[in-house]
Amino acid sequence: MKLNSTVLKRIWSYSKLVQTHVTMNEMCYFSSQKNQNNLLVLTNGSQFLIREFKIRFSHRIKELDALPYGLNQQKDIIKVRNWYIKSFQDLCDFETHSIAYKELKRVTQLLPKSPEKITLEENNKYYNPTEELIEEGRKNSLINFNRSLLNLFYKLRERHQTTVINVAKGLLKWKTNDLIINSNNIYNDKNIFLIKKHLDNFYFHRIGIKILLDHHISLLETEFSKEAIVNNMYDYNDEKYVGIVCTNTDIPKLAKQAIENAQYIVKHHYDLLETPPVELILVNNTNKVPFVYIPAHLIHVLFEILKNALRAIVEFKLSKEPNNKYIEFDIPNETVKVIISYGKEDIVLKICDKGGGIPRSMLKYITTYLYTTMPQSVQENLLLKPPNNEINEESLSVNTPMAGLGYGLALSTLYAKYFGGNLKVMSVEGYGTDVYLYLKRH
Ligand SMILES: Nc1ncnc2c1ncn2[C@@H]1O[C@H](COP(=O)(O)OP(=O)(O)OP(=O)(O)O)[C@@H](O)[C@H]1O
Repeated sequence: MKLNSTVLKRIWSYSKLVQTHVTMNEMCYFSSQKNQNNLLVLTNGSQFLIREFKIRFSHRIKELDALPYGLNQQKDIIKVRNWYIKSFQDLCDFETHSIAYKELKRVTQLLPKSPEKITLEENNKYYNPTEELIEEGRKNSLINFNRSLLNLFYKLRERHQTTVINVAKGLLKWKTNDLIINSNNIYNDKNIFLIKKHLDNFYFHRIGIKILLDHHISLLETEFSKEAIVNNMYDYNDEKYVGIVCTNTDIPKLAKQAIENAQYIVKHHYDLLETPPVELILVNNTNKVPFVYIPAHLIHVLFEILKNALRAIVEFKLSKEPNNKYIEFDIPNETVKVIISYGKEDIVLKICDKGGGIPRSMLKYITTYLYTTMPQSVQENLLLKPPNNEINEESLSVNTPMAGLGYGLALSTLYAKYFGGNLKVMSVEGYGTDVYLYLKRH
């Protein structure tokens, strides 16, 4: 990718700016607004995001550049870095060339002349409406601006969709090359944990970008479909969702969905007639305070944990009875338990399996992005799959591969931590594994 020095200078200067933290409450601010203000609130959110994404993309570029031990030179990682540069440029171009944006600036006083000059203080709120009502004439400009930004956001989302698989590819190639070629073996404990630190940081912030992008796309889509729906006299009202956030998350319902997905994948992967059963147990279910969360995150994390638990049980059993697809599961001993406890501070989910556990010496590696017990041939095969089969960490499709990259627990931990929760794994070797998922009440 050819880069001119002006773009690089710009990226460099943006990378010195601090990202603005956006809380779940701020993301839900939109819901408390009266209808006539929606468009204005959204427009302010849109303008905030143009600048915020430029800051965040420039940070990601720097982080990928800083990956150690030659990892930053891997072709697939450079590809991901170049996507961020392209997206940064697209946002700059939108500001400079978009007719809809120029028109918005002309008809409103919402923006200072140069958006580059907005200080952090002026811009530290995701939504900060400055006017009560919008005149009809302005309204069209606001709609056009948001519609063209929505198209740009679709483009950005599509471009970055396969980030995880590409970084994983780079990491796997790096690991394989080092093990085969490099005599001083840089693939050692100290370096593994340094790489984990870099990747945790990169992925953690990528989750933040993805949340803001998906949320804003969802808000804009709702706003535009609402217009269409109102015109058709259709009754639109689903107050439980604000963008991608659910203000009253039904955890058992999501857990059931994750169980079904995980069982389906395991059944097909091992070509079984049945899968180990999963029991859902609710305790302390008296705390009725609604739980605000992003359901897609919860379902994905539970799916990853359950997939591991079911896989462990099946493989533990197959190790004793190889090639037996007619295996029957012993209900008292081989049921995975999902216990949900509604605490005051946290909602805690404990997922217990008797799948033989993980050796103590290996536990420290399970979230390093470099540990999996799937054979290397499976991993390489995964990476060769065509794009429509690619692993998307948010995808819940039954085409999702069984396992192989060693990313499931590492990314799930980051998802849990993103909103103040956590994920911990405890294991009894030769017996089974307990995973604790903590979800912080906000
Ligand atoms: N419940 C469990 N019982 C036994 N081993 C487990 C369990 N959970 C995780 N592991 C071990 O930890 C490894 C890493 O798990 P992780 O979910 O991060 O990646 P993966 O399942 O190998 O691949 P993927 O990235 O596709 O999820 C697994 O390969 C497995 O060896």
